[in-house]
Amino acid sequence: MGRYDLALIGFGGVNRALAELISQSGDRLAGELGFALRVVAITDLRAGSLVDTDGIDLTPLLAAEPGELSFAGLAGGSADPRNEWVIREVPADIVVEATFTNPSDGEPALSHVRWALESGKHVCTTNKGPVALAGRALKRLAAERGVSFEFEGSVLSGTPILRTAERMFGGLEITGVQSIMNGTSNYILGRLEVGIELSAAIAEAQELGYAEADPTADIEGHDVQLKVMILANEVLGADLRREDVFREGISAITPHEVRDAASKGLRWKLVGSATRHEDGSVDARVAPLALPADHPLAGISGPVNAVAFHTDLLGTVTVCGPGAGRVETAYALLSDIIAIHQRHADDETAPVRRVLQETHRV
Ligand SMILES: NC(=O)c1ccc[n+]([C@@H]2O[C@H](COP(=O)([O-])OP(=O)(O)OC[C@H]3O[C@@H](n4cnc5c(N)ncnc54)[C@H](O)[C@@H]3O)[C@@H](O)[C@H]2O)c1
Ligand SMILES: N[C@@H](CCO)C(=O)O
Repeated sequence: MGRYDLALIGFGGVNRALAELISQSGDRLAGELGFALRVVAITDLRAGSLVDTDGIDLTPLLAAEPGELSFAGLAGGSADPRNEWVIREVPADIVVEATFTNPSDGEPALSHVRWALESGKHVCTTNKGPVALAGRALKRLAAERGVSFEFEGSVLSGTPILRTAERMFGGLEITGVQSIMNGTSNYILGRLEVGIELSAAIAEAQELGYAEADPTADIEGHDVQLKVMILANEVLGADLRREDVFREGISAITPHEVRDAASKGLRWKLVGSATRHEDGSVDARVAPLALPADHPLAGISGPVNAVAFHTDLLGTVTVCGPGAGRVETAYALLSDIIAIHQRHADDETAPVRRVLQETHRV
């Protein structure tokens, strides 16, 4: 059986959940998917770096409390993350980038992705920064190097919204999108509706693993701004920059306003939208809206997200599903790895073929 060797960059909620999935369900997945997964390197700002090209034993790492994990002192371990060295030099097939999203310039994740692609490694990431701010250039670089750059989890977590649009909407003209794309703010608005204070609702979203490292990004709409850019660029053929997308978050909405709206049958939602005009230009914005009960997005609650696609032949098609969560987002990474396998399994140099050939020689 073939195998992909992974380098995990960032070992927080999402990449730990992927490691758990591999550790607990790797055999079942290998039987189903036809390839095995092995982690050969991990780097993290707090834990350091760990490399074992024969495969890292994940069990003791996953047993440790996340805040207490340190790779220093382990064989192949160091207190220093050594990101560039690990990404460029360790012989991994796929680099899995899940450090924090930086909405300003995408760093350091943008460099991580670039280093990996330059080194001829496939990349999958849940990090919105590199995709929104440099997606075109990174896709070009990936194509030049003959590798894949996959980022399904950057929008709607594990819900396959980008692949659904890319693969299932052939022949349709998509004229615009309206969406709820931030699980944290949607969860918080629901909690305000039932009388929970804003600070307590934010703490709950953090505990549940939905919030960004700095939850301001969720509350003030930066996160949705990046996601609208990704969706508009991928689905509407736009080339938006951050300054092109108007942004307003939910911080000015009071609990009283939320409850008052609910008593009138309205629900406040943080809505990201993009519209393509006849001349091909695309407008995009993020702003809170009080939606009437019959709006397709009004009933979307908690960390669930949804995108309503406006199309010429089908009218509005709404796709909804988890928009945040560690396990849900780890699934997005698995779906990216499957996509890489489907695209490259027949390449002469693909890991799966290589391992099969090596096994055959042995
Ligand atoms: N959690 C979700 O629901 C979710 C959903 C979709 C997308 N995402 C995105 O996925 C990424 C990871 O999310 P998470 O919930 O795991 O975040 P997290 O904050 O739990 O983990 C991020 C990890 O990256 C590490 N890190 C930060 N800077 C680093 C650096 N320079 N080098 C190495 N490691 C570094 C941190 O120490 C931390 O352990 C983020 O970009 C987030 O926006 C998260
Ligand atoms: N913080 C983000 C994670 C998913 O990108 C959210 O709440 O939607």
